[in-house]
Amino acid sequence: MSCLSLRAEVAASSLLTVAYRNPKPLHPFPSRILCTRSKSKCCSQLLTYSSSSTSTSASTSRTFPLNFPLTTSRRRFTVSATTTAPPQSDSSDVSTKIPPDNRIPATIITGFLGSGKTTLLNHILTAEHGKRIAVIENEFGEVDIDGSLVAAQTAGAEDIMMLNNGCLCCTVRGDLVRMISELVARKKDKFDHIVIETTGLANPAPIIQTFYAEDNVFKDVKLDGVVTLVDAKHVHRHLDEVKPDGVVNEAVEQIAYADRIIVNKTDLVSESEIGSLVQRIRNINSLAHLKRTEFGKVDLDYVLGIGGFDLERDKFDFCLYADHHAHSHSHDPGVSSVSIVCEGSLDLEKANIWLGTLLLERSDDIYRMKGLLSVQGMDERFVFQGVHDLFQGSPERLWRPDEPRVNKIVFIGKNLDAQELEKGFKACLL
Ligand SMILES: Nc1nc2c(ncn2[C@@H]2O[C@H](COP(=O)(O)OP(=O)(O)OP(=O)(O)O)[C@@H](O)[C@H]2O)c(=O)[nH]1
Repeated sequence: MSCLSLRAEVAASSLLTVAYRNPKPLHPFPSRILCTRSKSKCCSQLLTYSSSSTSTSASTSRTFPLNFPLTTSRRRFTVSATTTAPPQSDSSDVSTKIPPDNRIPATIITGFLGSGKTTLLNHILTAEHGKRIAVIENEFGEVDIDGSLVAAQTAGAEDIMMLNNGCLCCTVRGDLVRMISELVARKKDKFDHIVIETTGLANPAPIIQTFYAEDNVFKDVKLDGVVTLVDAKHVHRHLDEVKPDGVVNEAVEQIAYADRIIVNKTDLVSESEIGSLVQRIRNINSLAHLKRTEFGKVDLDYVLGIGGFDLERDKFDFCLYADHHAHSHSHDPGVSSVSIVCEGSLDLEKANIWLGTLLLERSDDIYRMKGLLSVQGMDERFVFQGVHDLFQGSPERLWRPDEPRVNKIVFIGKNLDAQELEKGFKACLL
């Protein structure tokens, strides 16, 4: 078996490392809330390990935060291959190293107020898909209007739970954790998928991080993807809204964190308006798939079972919807995508230092990243993805003999300097 070991050598200035299949569950560091990371320079949090837990059905690589003193640490992106690689075959059909993840998938449906989240949810719940879905609805206020709308229309939901006393991304995050834990404890065998509808004003980041930071959630539930509804008629005014310093523009954030974007209400705008909106969305997020719809009518496999956070082979989804040069030209409150595509192989040590330093200095601003790398001396493609300072990486399938070794990375975040990122990355090439 080929394997990579990922170790966080905290004391010894090593940081970013990648593990694969540790025979024991690893819990050397306490899991912590990640999104509220202090800006203080005394400590930072990071990274990831992989484990094959014997105590749960989950057998998966885990993104994991670490604490380490900044003053004595540098981060390193270390991949050490103890390889007794599988017999090389010229076919690409080499077994994936990442074990299947059998945890219950959860989908976050987000989008600004009135964009069509409940309409999509009803579409999901009333469609024929054979899945048993548990729904968690988050609404402001005491009256669960959306909840009754959904409940009235559907026989498809196993369970609809309401979170009415605040917004998931802030005050009721603890409730979300409790709710998911309860759902799993009481009804694990009664549903196959959890769908969470956020309020229209939610920032998805803390909700995403809940799935990694909370052990009670992480062990049974995995984040499948973030689906963002965009109101084709009204979204520009929300995207344009200038917020006070330090306050996020939720409409922009919801697009930035999406794995799937649904440009909804296309019946209310012209073709050219849709075209320019799509361009604007692409500038914010060049990673997400995008579809145009009326009344949220999409195929269900577009929104469920998408593996947006998976590194597993056949699920790792890495399409670029931007041209292949580093650029960043979004006008939306400093949030944009930068894509880097270039041939060659990376010096691991340099890449490690570059990426580690970048995350150390800029992880607050780097919302999402995904990459597929060609590393010198490694026969497999190395894939990774991250959300702020959470980072998860693993070797994937073998490079095919006739396949150009092309590196691809996309960053989505705030105030990204495309030229600087490209320069830094290219300096790691041999
Ligand atoms: N014309 C038009 N109306 C739509 C479309 N999709 C949804 N609507 C309507 O838009 C309104 C808002 O839709 P919802 O699904 O409730 O939107 P939401 O995002 O859940 O709204 P909040 O929960 O308030 O954030 C409803 O009256 C829907 O019927 C569409 O594609 N075209």
